[in-house]
Amino acid sequence: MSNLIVHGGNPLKGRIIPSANKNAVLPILCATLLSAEPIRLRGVPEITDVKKILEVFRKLGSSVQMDFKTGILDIHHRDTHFDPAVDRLPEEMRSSIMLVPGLMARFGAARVEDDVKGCTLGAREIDPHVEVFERFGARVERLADGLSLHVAGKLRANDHWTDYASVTTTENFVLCAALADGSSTLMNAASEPHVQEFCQFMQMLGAKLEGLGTSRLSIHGVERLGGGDFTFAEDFHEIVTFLALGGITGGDVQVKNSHPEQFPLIDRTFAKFGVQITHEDGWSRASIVAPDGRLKVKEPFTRNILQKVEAAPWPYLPVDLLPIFVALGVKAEGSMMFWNKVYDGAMGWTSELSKFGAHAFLSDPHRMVTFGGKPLSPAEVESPYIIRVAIALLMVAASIPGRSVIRNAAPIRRAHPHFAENIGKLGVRVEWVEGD
Ligand SMILES: CC(=O)N[C@H]1[C@@H](OP(=O)(O)OP(=O)(O)OC[C@H]2O[C@@H](n3ccc(=O)[nH]c3=O)[C@H](O)[C@@H]2O)O[C@H](CO)[C@@H](O)[C@@H]1O
Ligand SMILES: C=C(OP(=O)(O)O)C(=O)O
Repeated sequence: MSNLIVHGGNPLKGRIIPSANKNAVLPILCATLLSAEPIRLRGVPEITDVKKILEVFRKLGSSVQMDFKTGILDIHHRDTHFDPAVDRLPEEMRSSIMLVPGLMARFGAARVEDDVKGCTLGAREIDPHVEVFERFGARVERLADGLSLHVAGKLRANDHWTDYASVTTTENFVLCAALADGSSTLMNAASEPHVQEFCQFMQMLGAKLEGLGTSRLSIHGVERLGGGDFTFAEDFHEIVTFLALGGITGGDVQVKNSHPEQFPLIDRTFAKFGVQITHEDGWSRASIVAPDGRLKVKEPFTRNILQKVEAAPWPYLPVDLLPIFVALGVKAEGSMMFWNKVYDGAMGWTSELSKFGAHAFLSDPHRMVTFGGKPLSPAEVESPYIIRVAIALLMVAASIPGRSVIRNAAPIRRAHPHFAENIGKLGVRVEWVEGD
Protein backbone atom coordinates (compact mmCIF):
# COMPACT_ATOMS: atom_id res chain seq x y z
CA MET A 1 0.00 0.00 0.00
CA SER A 2 1.36 3.47 -0.87
CA ASN A 3 0.92 6.00 1.92
CA LEU A 4 1.54 9.74 1.99
CA ILE A 5 3.12 11.45 4.97
CA VAL A 6 2.05 15.09 5.13
CA HIS A 7 3.84 17.67 7.28
CA GLY A 8 1.08 20.25 7.39
CA GLY A 9 0.70 23.78 8.64
CA ASN A 10 2.71 25.78 6.09
CA PRO A 11 0.94 28.00 3.58
CA LEU A 12 1.50 26.92 -0.05
CA LYS A 13 3.14 29.66 -2.08
CA GLY A 14 4.38 29.94 -5.64
CA ARG A 15 3.56 29.27 -9.28
CA ILE A 16 2.78 25.94 -10.84
CA ILE A 17 2.16 24.64 -14.36
CA PRO A 18 -0.48 21.90 -14.25
CA SER A 19 -0.31 18.68 -16.20
CA ALA A 20 -2.74 17.43 -18.83
CA ASN A 21 -6.16 16.06 -17.90
CA LYS A 22 -6.10 12.26 -17.46
CA ASN A 23 -9.68 12.11 -18.71
CA ALA A 24 -8.65 13.77 -21.99
CA VAL A 25 -5.36 11.90 -22.37
CA LEU A 26 -6.85 8.41 -21.95
CA PRO A 27 -9.65 8.59 -24.56
CA ILE A 28 -7.20 10.25 -26.94
CA LEU A 29 -4.69 7.44 -26.43
CA CYS A 30 -7.49 4.96 -27.13
CA ALA A 31 -8.48 6.96 -30.24
CA THR A 32 -4.98 6.64 -31.73
CA LEU A 33 -5.79 2.97 -32.33
CA LEU A 34 -8.27 4.02 -35.04
CA SER A 35 -5.43 5.36 -37.20
CA ALA A 36 -2.55 3.54 -38.89
CA GLU A 37 -0.63 6.82 -39.39
CA PRO A 38 2.07 8.28 -37.10
CA ILE A 39 0.75 10.49 -34.28
CA ARG A 40 2.66 12.79 -31.95
CA LEU A 41 1.16 13.81 -28.59
CA ARG A 42 2.70 16.60 -26.48
CA GLY A 43 2.26 17.07 -22.75
CA VAL A 44 1.58 13.40 -21.94
CA PRO A 45 1.63 13.07 -18.12
CA GLU A 46 3.63 10.40 -16.31
CA ILE A 47 0.67 8.69 -14.61
CA THR A 48 -0.07 5.02 -14.02
CA ASP A 49 -3.15 4.86 -16.29
CA VAL A 50 -1.11 6.17 -19.24
CA LYS A 51 1.64 3.64 -18.58
CA LYS A 52 -0.89 0.79 -18.51
CA ILE A 53 -2.38 1.71 -21.88
CA LEU A 54 1.02 2.24 -23.50
CA GLU A 55 2.09 -1.17 -22.22
CA VAL A 56 -0.92 -2.76 -23.93
CA PHE A 57 -0.07 -0.99 -27.20
CA ARG A 58 3.51 -2.28 -27.01
CA LYS A 59 2.22 -5.82 -26.42
CA LEU A 60 -0.04 -5.47 -29.48
CA GLY A 61 3.00 -4.61 -31.63
CA SER A 62 2.48 -0.84 -32.02
CA SER A 63 5.48 1.46 -32.13
CA VAL A 64 5.45 3.48 -28.87
CA GLN A 65 8.16 6.02 -28.06
CA MET A 66 7.37 7.80 -24.83
CA ASP A 67 9.71 10.39 -23.31
CA PHE A 68 8.21 11.47 -19.97
CA LYS A 69 10.92 14.13 -19.51
CA THR A 70 9.64 16.09 -22.51
CA GLY A 71 6.09 14.68 -22.37
CA ILE A 72 6.32 13.72 -26.05
CA LEU A 73 4.79 10.49 -27.27
CA ASP A 74 5.29 9.19 -30.79
CA ILE A 75 2.88 6.42 -31.50
CA HIS A 76 2.26 4.43 -34.66
CA HIS A 77 -0.23 1.57 -34.84
CA ARG A 78 1.05 0.17 -38.15
CA ASP A 79 2.08 -3.38 -37.29
CA THR A 80 -0.53 -3.73 -34.56
CA HIS A 81 -2.18 -7.14 -34.02
CA PHE A 82 -4.87 -8.35 -31.61
CA ASP A 83 -5.95 -11.83 -30.57
CA PRO A 84 -9.01 -11.82 -28.27
CA ALA A 85 -8.08 -15.29 -27.02
CA VAL A 86 -4.78 -14.07 -25.57
CA ASP A 87 -4.64 -10.29 -25.30
CA ARG A 88 -6.12 -8.54 -22.26
CA LEU A 89 -7.04 -4.87 -21.69
CA PRO A 90 -5.87 -2.96 -18.59
CA GLU A 91 -8.00 -3.40 -15.44
CA GLU A 92 -9.02 -1.03 -12.61
CA MET A 93 -9.45 1.83 -15.05
CA ARG A 94 -12.62 3.01 -16.71
CA SER A 95 -10.84 4.09 -19.87
CA SER A 96 -10.03 0.54 -20.99
CA ILE A 97 -13.50 0.31 -22.44
CA MET A 98 -12.59 2.98 -24.99
CA LEU A 99 -10.08 0.61 -26.62
CA VAL A 100 -13.04 -1.44 -27.88
CA PRO A 101 -14.00 0.72 -30.93
CA GLY A 102 -10.42 0.75 -32.25
CA LEU A 103 -10.12 -3.02 -31.83
CA MET A 104 -13.51 -3.65 -33.46
CA ALA A 105 -12.83 -1.30 -36.38
CA ARG A 106 -9.41 -2.82 -37.10
CA PHE A 107 -9.75 -6.47 -36.09
CA GLY A 108 -13.51 -7.10 -36.02
CA ALA A 109 -13.20 -8.30 -32.41
CA ALA A 110 -12.60 -6.93 -28.93
CA ARG A 111 -12.98 -7.87 -25.30
CA VAL A 112 -13.62 -6.06 -22.03
CA GLU A 113 -12.40 -7.32 -18.65
CA ASP A 114 -14.89 -7.34 -15.79
CA ASP A 115 -12.90 -4.84 -13.78
CA VAL A 116 -13.10 -1.67 -15.91
CA LYS A 117 -14.84 0.16 -13.09
CA GLY A 118 -12.17 2.70 -12.13
CA CYS A 119 -12.65 4.68 -8.90
CA THR A 120 -15.06 3.08 -6.40
CA LEU A 121 -17.74 5.76 -6.66
CA GLY A 122 -20.75 3.43 -6.57
CA ALA A 123 -22.54 1.71 -9.45
CA ARG A 124 -20.60 2.26 -12.67
CA GLU A 125 -22.56 0.36 -15.23
CA ILE A 126 -21.32 -0.68 -18.64
CA ASP A 127 -24.82 -1.14 -20.09
CA PRO A 128 -24.80 2.21 -21.97
CA HIS A 129 -21.53 1.13 -23.61
CA VAL A 130 -22.86 -2.28 -24.57
CA GLU A 131 -25.95 -0.60 -26.04
CA VAL A 132 -23.74 1.69 -28.16
CA PHE A 133 -21.60 -1.21 -29.41
CA GLU A 134 -24.73 -3.20 -30.32
CA ARG A 135 -26.24 -0.26 -32.18
CA PHE A 136 -23.08 -0.08 -34.28
CA GLY A 137 -23.55 -3.75 -35.19
CA ALA A 138 -21.45 -5.59 -32.60
CA ARG A 139 -22.42 -9.01 -31.27
CA VAL A 140 -21.78 -8.90 -27.52
CA GLU A 141 -21.38 -12.08 -25.43
CA ARG A 142 -20.85 -12.47 -21.69
CA LEU A 143 -17.78 -14.51 -20.71
CA ALA A 144 -16.85 -15.81 -17.24
CA ASP A 145 -14.45 -12.87 -16.76
CA GLY A 146 -15.68 -10.16 -19.12
CA LEU A 147 -17.33 -9.48 -22.46
CA SER A 148 -16.48 -10.63 -25.96
CA LEU A 149 -17.44 -8.49 -28.95
CA HIS A 150 -17.49 -9.31 -32.66
CA VAL A 151 -18.45 -7.30 -35.69
CA ALA A 152 -18.64 -8.35 -39.33
CA GLY A 153 -17.49 -5.68 -41.78
CA LYS A 154 -17.84 -1.96 -41.12
CA LEU A 155 -19.53 -0.50 -38.06
CA ARG A 156 -23.15 0.46 -38.79
CA ALA A 157 -23.98 4.18 -38.49
CA ASN A 158 -26.99 4.98 -36.30
CA ASP A 159 -28.84 7.62 -34.29
CA HIS A 160 -28.94 7.22 -30.53
CA TRP A 161 -30.31 9.07 -27.47
CA THR A 162 -28.72 7.96 -24.21
CA ASP A 163 -30.42 7.78 -20.79
CA TYR A 164 -27.96 10.34 -19.39
CA ALA A 165 -24.93 12.37 -20.47
CA SER A 166 -22.15 9.85 -19.87
CA VAL A 167 -18.57 10.94 -20.52
CA THR A 168 -17.02 7.67 -21.70
CA THR A 169 -20.19 6.48 -23.49
CA THR A 170 -20.16 9.71 -25.52
CA GLU A 171 -16.51 9.17 -26.35
CA ASN A 172 -17.16 5.55 -27.34
CA PHE A 173 -20.02 6.64 -29.59
CA VAL A 174 -17.74 9.12 -31.39
CA LEU A 175 -14.99 6.51 -31.69
CA CYS A 176 -17.39 4.00 -33.27
CA ALA A 177 -19.06 6.58 -35.53
CA ALA A 178 -15.81 8.03 -36.93
CA LEU A 179 -15.24 5.05 -39.26
CA ALA A 180 -18.84 3.81 -39.54
CA ASP A 181 -20.64 3.39 -42.87
CA GLY A 182 -22.64 6.67 -42.80
CA SER A 183 -23.80 9.49 -40.52
CA SER A 184 -24.55 9.00 -36.83
CA THR A 185 -26.10 11.31 -34.25
CA LEU A 186 -25.90 11.20 -30.48
CA MET A 187 -28.43 13.07 -28.31
CA ASN A 188 -27.73 13.71 -24.61
CA ALA A 189 -24.01 13.78 -25.37
CA ALA A 190 -21.63 14.73 -22.55
CA SER A 191 -19.77 18.02 -23.05
CA GLU A 192 -17.11 18.21 -20.29
CA PRO A 193 -13.90 20.09 -21.24
CA HIS A 194 -12.14 16.73 -21.61
CA VAL A 195 -14.87 15.47 -23.95
CA GLN A 196 -14.42 18.62 -26.04
CA GLU A 197 -10.63 18.17 -26.09
CA PHE A 198 -11.10 14.57 -27.22
CA CYS A 199 -13.47 15.71 -30.02
CA GLN A 200 -10.88 18.28 -31.16
CA PHE A 201 -8.32 15.50 -31.40
CA MET A 202 -10.73 13.38 -33.45
CA GLN A 203 -11.22 16.34 -35.80
CA MET A 204 -7.45 16.64 -36.15
CA LEU A 205 -7.33 12.98 -37.24
CA GLY A 206 -9.91 13.83 -39.90
CA ALA A 207 -13.16 12.80 -38.20
CA LYS A 208 -16.15 14.72 -39.55
CA LEU A 209 -17.79 15.85 -36.34
CA GLU A 210 -20.31 18.63 -35.64
CA GLY A 211 -21.85 19.96 -32.44
CA LEU A 212 -18.69 19.92 -30.35
CA GLY A 213 -19.45 21.06 -26.80
CA THR A 214 -23.22 20.58 -27.19
CA SER A 215 -25.61 17.78 -26.24
CA ARG A 216 -26.09 16.81 -29.92
CA LEU A 217 -23.10 15.36 -31.77
CA SER A 218 -23.22 14.43 -35.47
CA ILE A 219 -20.48 12.32 -36.98
CA HIS A 220 -20.14 11.48 -40.67
CA GLY A 221 -18.12 8.29 -41.05
CA VAL A 222 -14.96 8.48 -43.19
CA GLU A 223 -12.93 5.74 -44.93
CA ARG A 224 -9.82 6.25 -42.82
CA LEU A 225 -8.33 8.60 -40.24
CA GLY A 226 -4.93 10.29 -40.56
CA GLY A 227 -2.15 11.19 -38.15
CA GLY A 228 -1.02 14.51 -36.68
CA ASP A 229 0.55 16.45 -33.86
CA PHE A 230 -1.56 17.39 -30.81
CA THR A 231 -0.76 19.32 -27.63
CA PHE A 232 -2.81 18.72 -24.46
CA ALA A 233 -4.40 21.59 -22.56
CA GLU A 234 -3.99 22.07 -18.80
CA ASP A 235 -6.12 19.89 -16.53
CA PHE A 236 -8.90 21.86 -14.83
CA HIS A 237 -8.96 19.28 -12.00
CA GLU A 238 -5.32 20.00 -11.24
CA ILE A 239 -5.81 23.77 -11.53
CA VAL A 240 -8.67 23.62 -9.02
CA THR A 241 -6.66 21.32 -6.73
CA PHE A 242 -3.68 23.67 -6.50
CA LEU A 243 -5.88 26.74 -6.08
CA ALA A 244 -7.79 24.98 -3.30
CA LEU A 245 -4.54 23.92 -1.63
CA GLY A 246 -3.51 27.57 -1.65
CA GLY A 247 -6.87 28.57 -0.14
CA ILE A 248 -7.03 25.88 2.55
CA THR A 249 -3.49 26.61 3.79
CA GLY A 250 -3.96 30.40 3.63
CA GLY A 251 -1.19 30.64 1.03
CA ASP A 252 -0.76 32.32 -2.34
CA VAL A 253 -0.73 29.92 -5.27
CA GLN A 254 -0.84 30.87 -8.94
CA VAL A 255 -1.65 28.22 -11.54
CA LYS A 256 -1.26 28.46 -15.31
CA ASN A 257 -4.68 28.35 -16.92
CA SER A 258 -5.26 28.88 -20.63
CA HIS A 259 -9.02 28.33 -20.37
CA PRO A 260 -10.49 30.66 -17.75
CA GLU A 261 -13.71 30.69 -19.81
CA GLN A 262 -14.39 27.23 -18.31
CA PHE A 263 -14.22 28.63 -14.78
CA PRO A 264 -17.18 30.95 -13.98
CA LEU A 265 -19.12 28.29 -12.02
CA ILE A 266 -15.93 26.95 -10.43
CA ASP A 267 -15.04 30.51 -9.32
CA ARG A 268 -18.53 30.99 -7.84
CA THR A 269 -18.14 27.72 -5.97
CA PHE A 270 -14.83 28.86 -4.46
CA ALA A 271 -16.53 32.13 -3.46
CA LYS A 272 -19.06 30.15 -1.37
CA PHE A 273 -16.12 29.24 0.92
CA GLY A 274 -14.69 32.75 1.06
CA VAL A 275 -12.00 32.16 -1.59
CA GLN A 276 -11.72 34.61 -4.45
CA ILE A 277 -10.28 33.38 -7.76
CA THR A 278 -8.81 35.85 -10.23
CA HIS A 279 -7.61 35.14 -13.77
CA GLU A 280 -4.95 37.39 -15.27
CA ASP A 281 -2.43 36.98 -18.10
CA GLY A 282 -2.97 33.22 -18.35
CA TRP A 283 -2.61 32.61 -14.59
CA SER A 284 -5.27 31.89 -11.97
CA ARG A 285 -4.82 32.90 -8.35
CA ALA A 286 -6.66 32.14 -5.10
CA SER A 287 -6.95 34.58 -2.21
CA ILE A 288 -8.97 34.54 0.98
CA VAL A 289 -11.66 37.22 1.11
CA ALA A 290 -11.98 37.71 4.91
CA PRO A 291 -9.57 40.31 6.36
CA ASP A 292 -8.72 37.89 9.22
CA GLY A 293 -7.54 35.32 6.63
CA ARG A 294 -10.14 32.68 7.65
CA LEU A 295 -12.34 30.66 5.34
CA LYS A 296 -16.04 31.37 5.87
CA VAL A 297 -19.13 29.91 4.23
CA LYS A 298 -21.08 32.63 2.45
CA GLU A 299 -24.55 32.94 3.99
CA PRO A 300 -27.35 32.41 1.45
CA PHE A 301 -29.68 35.37 0.96
CA THR A 302 -32.70 33.13 1.54
CA ARG A 303 -33.06 32.53 5.27
CA ASN A 304 -33.17 29.03 6.81
CA ILE A 305 -31.64 27.16 3.88
CA LEU A 306 -28.27 25.50 3.70
CA GLN A 307 -25.64 26.91 1.40
CA LYS A 308 -24.94 24.17 -1.16
CA VAL A 309 -22.66 22.87 -3.91
CA GLU A 310 -24.31 20.73 -6.58
CA ALA A 311 -22.30 18.50 -8.91
CA ALA A 312 -23.66 16.91 -12.10
CA PRO A 313 -22.72 16.45 -15.78
CA TRP A 314 -21.23 19.58 -17.43
CA PRO A 315 -22.06 22.48 -17.49
CA TYR A 316 -22.74 21.78 -13.79
CA LEU A 317 -19.79 21.60 -11.44
CA PRO A 318 -17.98 18.32 -12.30
CA VAL A 319 -18.46 15.57 -9.69
CA ASP A 320 -14.74 14.82 -9.61
CA LEU A 321 -14.20 18.29 -8.06
CA LEU A 322 -16.67 17.74 -5.22
CA PRO A 323 -14.19 16.16 -2.72
CA ILE A 324 -11.84 19.13 -3.20
CA PHE A 325 -14.63 21.46 -2.10
CA VAL A 326 -15.58 19.13 0.77
CA ALA A 327 -12.05 19.69 2.11
CA LEU A 328 -12.68 23.46 1.98
CA GLY A 329 -16.04 22.87 3.70
CA VAL A 330 -14.32 21.14 6.62
CA LYS A 331 -12.11 24.18 7.10
CA ALA A 332 -14.56 27.02 6.42
CA GLU A 333 -16.68 28.34 9.31
CA GLY A 334 -20.33 27.51 8.63
CA SER A 335 -22.42 24.72 7.12
CA MET A 336 -22.40 23.51 3.54
CA MET A 337 -24.37 20.82 1.76
CA PHE A 338 -22.64 18.83 -1.01
CA TRP A 339 -24.90 17.12 -3.52
CA ASN A 340 -23.45 14.51 -5.86
CA LYS A 341 -26.15 14.02 -8.49
CA VAL A 342 -24.14 11.42 -10.41
CA TYR A 343 -22.75 8.74 -8.08
CA ASP A 344 -24.46 6.82 -5.29
CA GLY A 345 -21.27 5.74 -3.49
CA ALA A 346 -18.89 8.68 -3.61
CA MET A 347 -19.56 10.32 -0.24
CA GLY A 348 -18.97 7.55 2.29
CA TRP A 349 -15.69 8.85 3.68
CA THR A 350 -17.02 11.12 6.45
CA SER A 351 -15.58 8.73 9.06
CA GLU A 352 -12.07 9.45 7.73
CA LEU A 353 -12.70 13.21 7.97
CA SER A 354 -13.83 12.77 11.57
CA LYS A 355 -10.39 11.35 12.46
CA PHE A 356 -9.06 14.90 11.93
CA GLY A 357 -11.79 16.17 14.28
CA ALA A 358 -13.94 17.38 11.39
CA HIS A 359 -17.71 17.30 11.58
CA ALA A 360 -19.24 15.95 8.37
CA PHE A 361 -22.61 14.24 8.16
CA LEU A 362 -23.68 11.84 5.41
CA SER A 363 -27.37 12.64 4.87
CA ASP A 364 -27.97 9.99 2.18
CA PRO A 365 -25.87 8.31 -0.55
CA HIS A 366 -25.83 11.51 -2.59
CA ARG A 367 -25.56 14.24 0.05
CA MET A 368 -23.13 15.29 2.74
CA VAL A 369 -23.20 18.30 5.08
CA THR A 370 -20.03 19.79 6.56
CA PHE A 371 -20.13 21.83 9.76
CA GLY A 372 -16.81 23.53 9.20
CA GLY A 373 -14.35 25.58 11.20
CA LYS A 374 -13.97 23.05 14.05
CA PRO A 375 -10.53 22.61 15.65
CA LEU A 376 -8.59 19.99 13.66
CA SER A 377 -5.61 17.85 14.62
CA PRO A 378 -3.24 15.65 12.60
CA ALA A 379 -4.40 12.08 12.02
CA GLU A 380 -3.81 8.80 10.22
CA VAL A 381 -6.63 8.30 7.72
CA GLU A 382 -7.31 5.84 4.92
CA SER A 383 -8.49 6.84 1.48
CA PRO A 384 -11.00 4.78 -0.50
CA TYR A 385 -9.93 3.91 -4.07
CA ILE A 386 -11.01 7.38 -5.28
CA ILE A 387 -8.37 9.70 -6.72
CA ARG A 388 -9.94 12.98 -5.64
CA VAL A 389 -10.79 11.77 -2.12
CA ALA A 390 -7.13 10.92 -1.50
CA ILE A 391 -6.38 14.50 -2.58
CA ALA A 392 -9.10 15.97 -0.35
CA LEU A 393 -7.71 14.11 2.68
CA LEU A 394 -4.26 15.40 1.79
CA MET A 395 -5.63 18.95 1.57
CA VAL A 396 -7.11 18.76 5.06
CA ALA A 397 -3.84 17.29 6.37
CA ALA A 398 -1.82 20.07 4.69
CA SER A 399 -3.89 22.69 6.55
CA ILE A 400 -3.19 21.20 10.01
CA PRO A 401 0.17 21.78 11.74
CA GLY A 402 1.85 18.44 12.37
CA ARG A 403 2.33 15.03 10.76
CA SER A 404 -0.61 13.22 9.17
CA VAL A 405 -0.69 9.98 7.18
CA ILE A 406 -2.95 9.30 4.20
CA ARG A 407 -3.01 5.55 3.77
CA ASN A 408 -3.82 4.07 0.36
CA ALA A 409 -3.06 7.31 -1.49
CA ALA A 410 -1.82 5.55 -4.65
CA PRO A 411 -4.93 6.47 -6.70
CA ILE A 412 -3.45 10.00 -6.89
CA ARG A 413 -0.78 8.56 -9.18
CA ARG A 414 -3.52 7.59 -11.67
CA ALA A 415 -4.13 11.25 -12.52
CA HIS A 416 -1.53 13.63 -11.10
CA PRO A 417 2.14 13.30 -12.10
CA HIS A 418 4.83 14.22 -9.53
CA PHE A 419 2.13 15.42 -7.15
CA ALA A 420 4.14 15.21 -3.93
CA GLU A 421 7.14 16.93 -5.56
CA ASN A 422 4.93 19.73 -6.88
CA ILE A 423 3.39 20.37 -3.47
CA GLY A 424 6.87 20.23 -1.96
CA LYS A 425 8.00 22.98 -4.35
CA LEU A 426 5.11 25.11 -3.06
CA GLY A 427 6.27 24.71 0.54
CA VAL A 428 4.54 21.73 2.15
CA ARG A 429 6.62 18.58 2.79
CA VAL A 430 4.86 15.47 1.50
CA GLU A 431 6.57 12.04 1.23
CA TRP A 432 5.53 8.72 -0.26
CA VAL A 433 6.20 5.63 1.87
CA GLU A 434 5.36 2.02 1.12
CA GLY A 435 3.52 0.43 4.05
CA ASP A 436 0.84 -2.12 4.82
C1 LIG B 1 -12.15 8.09 -17.62
C2 LIG B 1 -13.16 9.12 -17.33
O1 LIG B 1 -13.38 10.02 -18.12
N1 LIG B 1 -13.80 9.04 -16.16
C3 LIG B 1 -14.76 10.04 -15.79
C4 LIG B 1 -16.07 9.71 -16.47
O2 LIG B 1 -16.45 8.40 -16.05
P1 LIG B 1 -17.68 7.63 -16.75
O3 LIG B 1 -17.73 7.96 -18.18
O4 LIG B 1 -17.58 6.24 -16.29
O5 LIG B 1 -18.91 8.33 -16.04
P2 LIG B 1 -20.41 8.47 -16.55
O6 LIG B 1 -20.58 9.84 -17.10
O7 LIG B 1 -20.76 7.31 -17.42
O8 LIG B 1 -21.18 8.35 -15.16
C5 LIG B 1 -20.80 7.37 -14.21
C6 LIG B 1 -22.00 6.75 -13.54
O9 LIG B 1 -22.80 7.74 -12.94
C7 LIG B 1 -24.18 7.43 -13.08
N2 LIG B 1 -24.86 8.57 -13.74
C8 LIG B 1 -24.15 9.54 -14.39
C9 LIG B 1 -24.78 10.65 -14.92
C10 LIG B 1 -26.18 10.76 -14.79
O10 LIG B 1 -26.81 11.74 -15.23
N3 LIG B 1 -26.84 9.77 -14.16
C11 LIG B 1 -26.24 8.67 -13.63
O11 LIG B 1 -26.86 7.78 -13.05
C12 LIG B 1 -24.26 6.11 -13.84
O12 LIG B 1 -24.34 5.07 -12.89
C13 LIG B 1 -22.90 6.03 -14.52
O13 LIG B 1 -22.47 4.69 -14.71
O14 LIG B 1 -17.06 10.69 -16.08
C14 LIG B 1 -17.34 10.70 -14.67
C15 LIG B 1 -18.44 11.72 -14.44
O15 LIG B 1 -18.02 13.01 -14.80
C16 LIG B 1 -16.05 11.03 -13.89
O16 LIG B 1 -16.30 10.87 -12.51
C17 LIG B 1 -14.91 10.11 -14.28
O17 LIG B 1 -13.71 10.61 -13.75
C1 LIG C 1 -13.11 8.82 -11.23
C2 LIG C 1 -12.05 9.11 -11.98
O1 LIG C 1 -11.47 8.32 -12.90
P1 LIG C 1 -11.97 6.89 -13.45
O2 LIG C 1 -13.25 7.12 -14.14
O3 LIG C 1 -10.89 6.53 -14.43
O4 LIG C 1 -12.03 5.99 -12.28
C3 LIG C 1 -11.40 10.43 -11.84
O5 LIG C 1 -10.64 10.79 -12.77
O6 LIG C 1 -11.62 11.12 -10.83
